[in-house]
Amino acid sequence: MASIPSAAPSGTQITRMADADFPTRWGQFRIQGFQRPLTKPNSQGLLVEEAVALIHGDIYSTTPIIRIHSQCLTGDVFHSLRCDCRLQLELALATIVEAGNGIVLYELQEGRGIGLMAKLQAYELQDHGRDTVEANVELGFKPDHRAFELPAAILHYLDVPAVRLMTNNPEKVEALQTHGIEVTERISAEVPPETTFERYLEVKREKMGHLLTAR
Ligand SMILES: Nc1nc2c(ncn2[C@@H]2O[C@H](COP(=O)(O)OP(=O)(O)OP(=O)(O)O)[C@@H](O)[C@H]2O)c(=O)[nH]1
Ligand SMILES: [Zn+2]
Repeated sequence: MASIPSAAPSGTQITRMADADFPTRWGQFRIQGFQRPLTKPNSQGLLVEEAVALIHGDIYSTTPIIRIHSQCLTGDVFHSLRCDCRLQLELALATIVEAGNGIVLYELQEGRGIGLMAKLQAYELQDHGRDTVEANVELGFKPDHRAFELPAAILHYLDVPAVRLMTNNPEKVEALQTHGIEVTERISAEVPPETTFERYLEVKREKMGHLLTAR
């Protein structure tokens, strides 16, 4: 299929690579693939960044619910209970379908942008007592490598200037606003905690400023 180049208002050149029907257990979506070139290699040495948009309902009828979900192979595919990712993804899909419209922007930023192999090495360090932040730093990474430019550019491309953002991470709200997307409301993405990821949530709350209930 021919790609449709588009310059987002932020100046980020992105390309919509595909647009197809996408039935899911939660309901009917469209799946769209997006790419943007990078001027220098990212933390994984790649010169292109990709993301997928799962679009449900008429996103122009009201301010849509948006979830920016970062790739977590271990959680999203294998249902890992080291983190809350999979449960958050399911919550987002269910909430969007219940609301009638919305978008899950799934960005391929495995391990908060450090990549899969480094994330597994971070797991190993965590097994030896480090928390998620300490493990990233010990491996030579920042605690979080994401900047959320591509999700913002996709929203511009789709002509969605304002969103209700489903997240516990204030940096996502700030990043969208910095890139010209208005966040009219933050919707909690908190899921019932499992003992296996209590510490993971505690570190997000205490070290990364996520808006999570203290236990
Ligand atoms: N580096 C690292 N990344 C992890 C680990 N566990 C999960 N992740 C990644 O964390 C990312 C999700 O980030 P979170 O901090 O859980 O949540 P968030 O997306 O910032 O915030 P919410 O919108 O509230 O979910 C995904 O890319 C996961 O792959 C880990 O142990 N180490
Ligand atoms: Zn995860």
